[in-house]
Amino acid sequence: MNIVKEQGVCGGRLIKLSHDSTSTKTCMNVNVYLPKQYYAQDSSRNRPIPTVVYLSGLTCTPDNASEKAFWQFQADKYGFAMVFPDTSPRGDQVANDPEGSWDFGQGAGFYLNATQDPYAQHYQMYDYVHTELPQTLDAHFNKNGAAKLDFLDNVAITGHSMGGYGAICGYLKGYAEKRYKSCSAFAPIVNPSNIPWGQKAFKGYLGDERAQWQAYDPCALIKNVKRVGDDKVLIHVGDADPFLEKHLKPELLLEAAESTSWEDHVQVKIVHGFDHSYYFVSTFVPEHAKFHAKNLGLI
Ligand SMILES: N[C@@H](CCC(=O)N[C@@H](CSC=O)C(=O)NCC(=O)O)C(=O)O
Repeated sequence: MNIVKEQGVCGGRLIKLSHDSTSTKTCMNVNVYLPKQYYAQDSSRNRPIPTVVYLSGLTCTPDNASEKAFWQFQADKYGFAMVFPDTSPRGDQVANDPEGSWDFGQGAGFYLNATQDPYAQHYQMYDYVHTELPQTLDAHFNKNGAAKLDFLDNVAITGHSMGGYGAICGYLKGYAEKRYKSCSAFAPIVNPSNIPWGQKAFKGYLGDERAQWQAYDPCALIKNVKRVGDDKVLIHVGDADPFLEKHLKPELLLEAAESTSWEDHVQVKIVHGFDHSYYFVSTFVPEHAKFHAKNLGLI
């Protein structure tokens, strides 16, 4: 991994990194926030700092949330690190949207492993985000002796819009192996098979066969994943979100959860007067941070 830049922010540092990915076969950018606890000379801390992974939405790079979500204050408050991955492979060799739109292709990888040409060669974002990136970060940050940062075991996941979808999908797909301790989402796409953004993406990346889409659709996954203990998924959506009725439709996840072990364990909070922007995301980051801090054993 190459450190591109280090940026002082709040009580810690934002490390901007790039690395060659074996999953996407491209150079990938990622931002990591190390909280103030990472830099404290406190030898009494007896376990590594847990991580919260934030998956961004359509058109984003690792910088959008790093600059506008204000996670860093919360990371310092509770003592977790943040990982902000990119939203797709990028570069001249990477296939893009033939229509030239922003809702598919570069900046819009949907956090899945594409099976269709010409996307399959580079769009392997599921493997990248959930397996390769955490292992690469562990190898980079923990190479000098005892692990100070936990990218592999004590990890939570969250995200916004397409990234909220990616978080819920990754959480449910990795649930049996306890990949993530908790999951939350801001204005997520919840049923990509049945909304225009998702149908375009799934058709392009996974092909026309709708049966193949089920493996990446939270509304299908939730029916087949058995909840354990008191696990909950926390979701906020603004009632002034311009994408609410056409692309987000959070009620579909509640309907899918009915009569499953997740009934009453998917909490959708519709918040009045908020849109889809980072004004909305940053307003509710403190509530999501507290939710994850509890599940990561920090409070
Ligand atoms: N560029 C588009 C707007 C795209 C947009 O709203 N992207 C959202 C995520 S939408 C779902 O995944 C986003 O997070 N944008 C980045 C930001 O910093 O706000 C247009 O021009 O309309």
